[in-house]
Amino acid sequence: MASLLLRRKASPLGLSRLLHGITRPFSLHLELKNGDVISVSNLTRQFSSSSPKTNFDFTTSSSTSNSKFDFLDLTHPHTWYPNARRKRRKVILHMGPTNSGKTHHALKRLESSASGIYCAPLRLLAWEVAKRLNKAKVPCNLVTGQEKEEVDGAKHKAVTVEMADVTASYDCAVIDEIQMLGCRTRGFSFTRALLGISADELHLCGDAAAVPLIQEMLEVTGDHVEVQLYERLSPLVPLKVPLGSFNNIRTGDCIVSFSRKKIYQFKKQIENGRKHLCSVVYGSLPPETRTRQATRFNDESSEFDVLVASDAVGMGLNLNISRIIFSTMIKFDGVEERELTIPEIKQIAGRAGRYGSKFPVGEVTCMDAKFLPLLHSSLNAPSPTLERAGLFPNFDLIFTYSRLHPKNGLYEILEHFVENAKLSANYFISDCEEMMKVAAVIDELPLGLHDKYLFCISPAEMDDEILSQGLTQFAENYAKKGIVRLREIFTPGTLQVPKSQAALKELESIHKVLDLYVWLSYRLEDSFPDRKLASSQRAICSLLIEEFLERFGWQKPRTTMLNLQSGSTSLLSQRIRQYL
Ligand SMILES: Nc1ncnc2c1ncn2[C@@H]1O[C@H](COP(=O)(O)OP(=O)(O)OP(=O)(O)O)[C@@H](O)[C@H]1O
Ligand SMILES: [Mg+2]
Repeated sequence: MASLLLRRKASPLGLSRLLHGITRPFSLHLELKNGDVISVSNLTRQFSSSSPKTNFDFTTSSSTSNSKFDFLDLTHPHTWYPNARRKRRKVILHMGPTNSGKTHHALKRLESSASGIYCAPLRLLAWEVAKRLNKAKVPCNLVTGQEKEEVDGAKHKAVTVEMADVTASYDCAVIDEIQMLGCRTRGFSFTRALLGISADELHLCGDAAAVPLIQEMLEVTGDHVEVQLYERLSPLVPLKVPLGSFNNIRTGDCIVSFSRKKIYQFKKQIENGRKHLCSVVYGSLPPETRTRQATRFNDESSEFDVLVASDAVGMGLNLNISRIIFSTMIKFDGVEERELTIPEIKQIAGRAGRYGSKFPVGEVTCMDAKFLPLLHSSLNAPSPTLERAGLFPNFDLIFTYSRLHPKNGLYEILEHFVENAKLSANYFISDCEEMMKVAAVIDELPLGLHDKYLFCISPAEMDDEILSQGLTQFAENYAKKGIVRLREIFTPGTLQVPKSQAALKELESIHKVLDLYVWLSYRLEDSFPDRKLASSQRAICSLLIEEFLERFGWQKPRTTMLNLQSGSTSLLSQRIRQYL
């Protein structure tokens, strides 16, 4: 590996995109088993690199101070958010299929409000909405885990749902793709936003399958709930015949595959026919690369008129797709090979024929006839009702619990919560397996609980060996010296256009390591001082990845070692110079 100087192999671990609001100083309002509320107030934490120093001031609102707290009792999550509970919120559910104008209507309301927040499931959507509001002359900040762009006079912000602020108060708030409440790993962030955002009006956009659950969750909050149902704005036609062969591909088609290898194989096969060029979109591509690939596909004057994509295409990008073609209906979901679910099929298929695009009617089919029955039956079936929403204890609960069990590491604390938390019927405890994989590594280091927790909720995919090593080294250097210089593990100027699929994958991982550095720099500013360098190198990574994508196909990829000092005049070098 050219540019990451990694010292040792870390254990194979997985993805974590979990985030809770962390407030300091903070107060807790804990409900005792007997129903009394205990206020634990004026708690302050002074964070140092080694251990959090904490002052407690426990005060009880009744004479029951001898009662034993049950920190594992998560049956009243709505009480965790006193700001939101001070309001009787007007909650409007915009529910319907894809491409029915749900987000559009919610955003119209947001634009006309004096202050507001838009919560997106993905960075791409947060970017798009910030752009839309600013264009409409509504100054709007952008806040995601990895970027903060402030606009003068902004009273609005577009955020990724994990960054939703539950301490501020807004006139209007929007949570998009609210059915993600049911997501095994990220559902709890949607629950937190739903229960915790303090807004006069709260707009929820998503699949109607989430309506009964949301109504039940909000019964205890006293909010006023109303439901608006939407119909698709343009028709979606399931075809009776499969595509059969790539010879039948035409402009505006999007081939869906769930394997990265297949995506590149299909791109090559289609481009070898000499009629079409393909843009590609899949999850591990940098988000800015995904956006640029989508823009090129949408651009009528571009030669790239076909899209080859994974299910990353199902959400967050505005695409001019005429026809969706499922290359398969089987997907490996990290645990097993399984058929796509009804909501997944609908979400992906629904991307064809976007309202207002050049294709007023969407079509959908499969590569192989054997999948047509599943496609047709799924599109006709209602999505199964969502039964439960994700929930996870926030840092304050974990922290307070840890004071009672000082010998336990974060791994043991998390494990204990997962195994013993008490939940009401509408909730499930979020899958924190990936967080625990990080905790297993981080617990070995002399770090305070808050620092450990931060590493655990960082965007680390511990199954990605390079990223897992990057995270481990950042944490080790931070524990040892309290300051992490990027150059200790990364040599700027050594990045190059990948020669092979393997090199491309490696560059994608390096991009994620740099992204992780930027993420940490927003939370531990003094200890990760090289944000600017990390951001510019990250931008170079995505440009090099795009260069690979341009060359891949019927042109054989050439290799260019970027010599940025020698005054190379290539277009790529010129674009890269912008970041230096
Ligand atoms: N009333 C309208 N006037 C103009 N454009 C509209 C209107 N309603 C929707 N659109 C446009 O149609 C497209 C689809 O709308 P929108 O994104 O709101 O759908 P959605 O139901 O949120 O879809 P998804 O479930 O895929 O997120 C968008 O490009 C949007 O700007
Ligand atoms: Mg939408």
